[in-house]
Amino acid sequence: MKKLESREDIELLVNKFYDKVETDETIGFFFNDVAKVDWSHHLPKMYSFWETLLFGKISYKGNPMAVHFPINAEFAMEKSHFEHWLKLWKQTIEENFTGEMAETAIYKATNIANLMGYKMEMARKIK
Ligand code: HEM
Repeated sequence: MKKLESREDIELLVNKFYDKVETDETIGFFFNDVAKVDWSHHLPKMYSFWETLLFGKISYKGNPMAVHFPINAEFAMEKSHFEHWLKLWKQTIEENFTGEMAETAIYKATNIANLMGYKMEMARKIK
């Protein structure tokens, strides 16, 4: 199995992940129906996000937390949704890559997903 080591690898990973997400019964609707995502914009953003996070190449400038609050306000993003997001992310990585960077991608996603889940829950409480 291949190591996760280039921008091309990230593009493959992100494409395969969102292929799963788009048709997923548990979280697909957030993208298709709530946010009505334009995939041709979303995917390149996600390539850059992961390139920045994993390889330290600052190609993503944005606020990943902020974009999720309006989605959460429209339809509650629950802990179970984040767990499912993570399950798909881990699956996609394990189906395609191996090695330290692949593990780092799982580790960083886990931290962010947990934090994001917590922030979304808090945002609903103070409404
Ligand atoms: C249930 C879990 C999640 C759902 C349903 C979700 C949904 C979405 C949606 C619909 C967008 C597009 C917003 C728009 O352009 O209108 C988005 C953007 C984004 N998401 Fe998530 N997300 C989830 C978890 C995560 C996690 C765990 C991460 C990080 C590891 C993440 C990182 C991002 C980033 C970086 C963007 C782009 C932000 C920008 O526009 O700069 N998301 N997400």
